Amino acid sequence: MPGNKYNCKSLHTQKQAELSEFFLTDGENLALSGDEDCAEGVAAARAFADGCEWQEGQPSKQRLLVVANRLPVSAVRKGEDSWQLEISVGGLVSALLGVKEFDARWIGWAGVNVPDSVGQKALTKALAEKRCIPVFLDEEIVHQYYNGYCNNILWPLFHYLGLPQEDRLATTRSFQSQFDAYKKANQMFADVVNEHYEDGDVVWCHDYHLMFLPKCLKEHNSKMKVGWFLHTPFPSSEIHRTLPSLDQKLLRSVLAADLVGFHTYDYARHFVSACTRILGLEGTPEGVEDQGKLTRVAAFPIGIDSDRFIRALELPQVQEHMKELKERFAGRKVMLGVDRLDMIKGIPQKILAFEKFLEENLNWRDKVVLLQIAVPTRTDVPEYQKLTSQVHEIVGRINGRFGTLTAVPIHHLDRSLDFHALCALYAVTDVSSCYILRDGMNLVSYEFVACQASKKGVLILSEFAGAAQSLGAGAILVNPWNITEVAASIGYALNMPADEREKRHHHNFMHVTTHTSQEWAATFVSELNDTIVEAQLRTRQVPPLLPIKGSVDRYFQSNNRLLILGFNATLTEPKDTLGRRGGQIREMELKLHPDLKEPLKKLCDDPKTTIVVLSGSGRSVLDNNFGDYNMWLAAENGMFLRLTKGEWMTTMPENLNMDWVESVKHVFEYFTERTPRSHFEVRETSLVWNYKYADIEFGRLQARDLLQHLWTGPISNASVDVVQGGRSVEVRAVGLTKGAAIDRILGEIVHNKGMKAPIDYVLCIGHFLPKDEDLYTFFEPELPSDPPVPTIPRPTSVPTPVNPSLPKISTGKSGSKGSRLKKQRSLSTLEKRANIGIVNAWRPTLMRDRMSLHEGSSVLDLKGDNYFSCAVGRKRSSARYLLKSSDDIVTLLKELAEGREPMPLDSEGGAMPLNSESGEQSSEII
Ligand SMILES: O=P(O)(O)OC[C@H]1O[C@H](O[C@H]2O[C@H](CO)[C@@H](O)[C@H](O)[C@H]2O)[C@H](O)[C@@H](O)[C@@H]1O
Ligand SMILES: O=c1ccn([C@@H]2O[C@H](COP(=O)(O)OP(=O)(O)O)[C@@H](O)[C@H]2O)c(=O)[nH]1
Repeated sequence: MPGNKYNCKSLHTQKQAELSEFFLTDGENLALSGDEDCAEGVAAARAFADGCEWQEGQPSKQRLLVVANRLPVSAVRKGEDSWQLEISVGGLVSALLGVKEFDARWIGWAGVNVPDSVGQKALTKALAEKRCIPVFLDEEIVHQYYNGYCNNILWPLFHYLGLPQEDRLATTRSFQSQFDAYKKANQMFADVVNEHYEDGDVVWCHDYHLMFLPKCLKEHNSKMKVGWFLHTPFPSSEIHRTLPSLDQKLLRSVLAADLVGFHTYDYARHFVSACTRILGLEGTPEGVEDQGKLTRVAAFPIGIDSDRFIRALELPQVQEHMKELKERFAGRKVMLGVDRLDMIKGIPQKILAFEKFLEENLNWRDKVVLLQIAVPTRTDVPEYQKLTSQVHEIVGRINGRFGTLTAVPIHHLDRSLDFHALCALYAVTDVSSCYILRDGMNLVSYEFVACQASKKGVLILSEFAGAAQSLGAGAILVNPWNITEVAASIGYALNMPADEREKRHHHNFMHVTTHTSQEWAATFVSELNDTIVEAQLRTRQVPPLLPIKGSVDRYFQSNNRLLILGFNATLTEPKDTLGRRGGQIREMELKLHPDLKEPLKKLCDDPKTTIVVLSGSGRSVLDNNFGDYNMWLAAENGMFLRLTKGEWMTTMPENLNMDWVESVKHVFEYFTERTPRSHFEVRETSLVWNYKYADIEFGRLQARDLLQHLWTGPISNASVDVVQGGRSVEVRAVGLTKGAAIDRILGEIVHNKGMKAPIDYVLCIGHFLPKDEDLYTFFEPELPSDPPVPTIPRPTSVPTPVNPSLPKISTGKSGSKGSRLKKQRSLSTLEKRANIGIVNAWRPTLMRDRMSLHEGSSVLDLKGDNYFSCAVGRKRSSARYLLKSSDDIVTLLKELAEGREPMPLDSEGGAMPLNSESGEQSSEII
């Protein structure tokens, strides 16, 4: 059976005894044997199972479903329906055995293939008594998912060892087939979780084996509280992106979790950075945001159950063992390595460094011994098999070279030790050698420290182990690749004076005994609970999704509709479809979404519909994309207006002060030169520095710096607004917002069309900068007491330098037409309620004091509900509704263009209320 060979064959009677206690009394199913005198080890090993006893009479413990690839026990079949359970070994199991605060169940693979239902039933029953629930994976899945995708692809990649060459995987083991098996296995885990999940449970998924699990779980039940913790390093995004084209899916799946945890801040930072750089999402100090959904990301450094080790040292059998070891190695200093026989543990490098030390220090040759416990692991993976032979060869060579008839310098064991033997070994060690190439944390270094209260030995620790962040000050940190440096460190450690050893040990001991595995688990789960509460609060502030059906129905019930559409990220293709090489030049030009061409054409030709594309883009961009349609184009945030049949005219206030342009341009030039793939646009009324194609993190830093330059220099006294976008900085003349412009645009449209009937439907969609969201609120009725909406400031005395030749929109006698439009729109309390989504039929009396068209009727008659403002791809907005992406706009405009029959009116002649199924009141995060 392929699977873990970590400990099964090498368990001692002591471990068996722990298990017989741990797994209580099922004589039928369990075939265990062991000593009676191992109370200490037993107490520790039963920690996980203890949950059920604690439950009696204590109903308040939260249920915790721990989901990990491996159960804390591996099963060995003893008969058709009889199983022996052996405790699994590894950092993850060790740490989670310390989790006692919860009513916990563990879901995972028992490390064995059980094809028959009799065997499955018996094993399920045996495991159930230990609060373990099996996921049955067949041999082929284990081969492709565990040996293949997990241990041959993700494991080396996450530890910076690179990907294997795909042709070495053979045809049946391509990346794709292994990835498919990985997904399938994750779904199998999800199915078992779903089956056992109860409302309120916390589901804690562990490690790189289960990166798909959060998504599978949330798809099944979005209310499930899901946390995911990675026990390995998370590599730099540059490494992560080499995962062939599948990486985005993995990252996205993990992001479905509510809380994502790592051992160190560096790993968390790498993860956020991968999400920002590869997925283009927004990284914040809290985590990663994707359209309003925040996935909390944080560091939760794991610990050990230190008391368990400290107590074990007092046990007579451990003392006895220590005595034997001391006698055995009397007169020699003991160096110790305890590792799974894994490439990441750097065992060959460790042994070579020891060889170099012996080479250079003749006097130490018979005075020091290296004990290396190399626990066999993942023995079905060829790379691990190769490593075993390589290590044997080096050990043999060095022992041959430096050994004598009575002693060898290296004692190498291909097996695991039981807990008490391990504690004794840790306690008699002088120098612990943890020069791992990469390790998520490395609990062995913690365990060594816990057992060194009297000896105060030295820890040599790789700077690439997560533990270096916590034990770095007390340990001697080394680069394991630098064999010369490691050899020198061995000498330094062996010769270290007692007072220095004491100081260093004290520092580490304090850390290990205060940052325990119990505390780690409790912190993670409590953070997960808090995250859910915060997410619920945040959700309430997010506008609901646009009720498509309702908005379409009302469109067809209306006779004079106005559609105001943004361009960038509204009518263009969604950026996700550009893939992660989104920085390429060909994508720099904004292009109308191809699927929108037809519906847009139909809508433009509908005499009852007026369409305005209102964009920050310049005139030529709008000309190129919309020149063939019959619509209004409003370029540069509405500063220029054109009916596509006519000429451009400007809505700009006269004598606009643009003195600041040249000096702002200099600053933009400076930063463009120094920020690869950034660029800037000089528009007629604004300047935009854009870094959306630049390295996102560098771009953000540069933007911050650029703003400082601007504020302290060119714009310190200028009448400008600085508008920060997601990846841009725009400087524009003060007050030139889309909301201010629409006032005048609308006036022009009404005038141009000679409109007789009021506009009775407005759909306004855009991915606007916060400053331009005043467009959404423009159409919201105001309370009489509300302050007036800011309008363009009076033109200054300096004449505007731009396009003096363009025709001006006439502003009429008593101010602009727009100002007059605004004036008549006062709001009753009832209308205000309509703004927050309360269905509101038409009330003619409330429209009485609105501005008149030529014959005295109102320009806007939206009946309270016939106004749909939608922010695209935003999480928070002053729009009434949200849309996820321009794909949704395709759906919406297609429906509008189809031209179906209007929905019937209600008995009073008003529009029917919006459908509740439409999501109008729902606060679902998109
Ligand atoms: O289950 P296996 O394939 O036999 O491997 C054993 C475990 O190895 C890895 O352990 C990691 O977790 C430790 C605790 O957080 C950490 O200290 C260590 O640095 C990691 O390598 C693996 O992540 C586990 O899933 C395996 O069970
Ligand atoms: O003979 C052995 C060797 C190791 N371990 C345990 O295996 C774990 C190894 O965890 P670590 O974080 O150092 O590395 P991992 O193996 O998880 O990568 C530690 O808790 C050790 O006590 C064990 O029980 N018996």
